[in-house]
Amino acid sequence: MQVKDCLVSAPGKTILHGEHAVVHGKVALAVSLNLRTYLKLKASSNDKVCINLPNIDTFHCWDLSDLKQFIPYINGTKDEAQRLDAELVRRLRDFVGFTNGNLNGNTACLTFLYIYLSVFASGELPALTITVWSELPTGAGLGSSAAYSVCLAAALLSAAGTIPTSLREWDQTARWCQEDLEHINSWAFQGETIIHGNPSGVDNAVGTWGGMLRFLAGKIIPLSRVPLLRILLTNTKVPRSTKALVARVKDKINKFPSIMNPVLDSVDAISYTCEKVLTCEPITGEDYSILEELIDINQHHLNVMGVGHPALDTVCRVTLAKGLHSKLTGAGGGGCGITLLRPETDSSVVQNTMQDLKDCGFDCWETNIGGPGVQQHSPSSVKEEILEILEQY
Ligand SMILES: Nc1ncnc2c1ncn2[C@@H]1O[C@H](COP(=O)(O)OP(=O)(O)O)[C@@H](O)[C@H]1O
Ligand SMILES: C[C@@](O)(CCOP(=O)(O)O)CC(=O)O
Ligand SMILES: [Mg+2]
Repeated sequence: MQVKDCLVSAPGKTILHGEHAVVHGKVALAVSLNLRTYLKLKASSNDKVCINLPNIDTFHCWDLSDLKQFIPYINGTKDEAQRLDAELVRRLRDFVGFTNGNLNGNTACLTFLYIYLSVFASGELPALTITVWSELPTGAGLGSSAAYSVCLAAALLSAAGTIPTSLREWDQTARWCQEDLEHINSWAFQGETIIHGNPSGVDNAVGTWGGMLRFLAGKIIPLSRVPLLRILLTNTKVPRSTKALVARVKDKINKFPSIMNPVLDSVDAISYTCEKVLTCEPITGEDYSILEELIDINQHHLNVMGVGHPALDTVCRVTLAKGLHSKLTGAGGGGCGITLLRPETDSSVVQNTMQDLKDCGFDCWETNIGGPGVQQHSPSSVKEEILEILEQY
């Protein structure tokens, strides 16, 4: 079976409020970034399935004949993503071999193989090569796992013919219809389940639809009438794993339910209050003071949940010295923080703050938020340096 080549991308995200609480049924407000993950899928004629993941230094090829052994273990119709098939995951985990210390790479391979086998299970397995390159730091709270899963789902469903490859010759980019996006999102959620253990689904929803959205128990509400926020992103470069942090919070809730549940309720109220402020135009200086206070309160709550880190405390302290308010974003435990800038914040204040953060050894940049969700690309619509990386393999 020969598949059609394709090129897709999906954005990363930042969570304004509600990380962790969203896993336990509370509201989260999240917005897509202008940093994207790109995936190129190419048909091959060598009876091999290959994956190139240069961001995490992971490169693998499998023989089609070895992969065919899993087909009998794939249950039911795979047109629709159902609950994660734990037995298939277990078998694939043994096959990938989690003993060589490359946990990130192994998890990424497992996620790819699971979606690949599932979407092609009812037909013939095709030989193909997938290459992924991301502008996002991996494992830093900006939803790189979701952008990866969304790209995998979009490209593999396209290659399987489950969703159309509707890019016409003269198009630069194209998006899918709502129904196809829902399909992509549900497979991306399976990918996130392999990577995160127990994801809320907010990250893959942003990767799929883009823009700003409110997420509550699987329900996605786009927030289109919100002002463009100026946000500084700081990567402390402290490595951490979302899976471990989500599990840590769950343990704490189980251990101290009467102490932790009010904290989650308070985070929920913060998200509601933030949404109310953001959707009441125009936003005044007083509103910005409220937004700043909400950031401070939530950061304390996240510390109470046990997902803070001294490096994140440093981000908060350094920015507050310039009158700016910060919180961690994503799973915490290291990774990235966000700092809210007011529309009138002087560029010299921004530059000085960024320099202070860089002097601490952090990466720091002012970001553009609200990038489009998952897209198909013609090669000419992808930045040359990214295309060059993808074409190397
Ligand atoms: N560009 C990429 N290439 C390969 N795998 C990736 C890429 N981006 C993310 N991943 C997968 O996602 C994992 C990181 O996910 P996670 O801990 O949730 O952090 P993040 O906050 O970036 O989503 C990596 O270990 C890897 O398995
Ligand atoms: C902590 C959490 O709320 C967000 C995790 O985001 P990230 O993987 O750190 O980018 C988990 C989730 O919602 O699935
Ligand atoms: Mg993640």
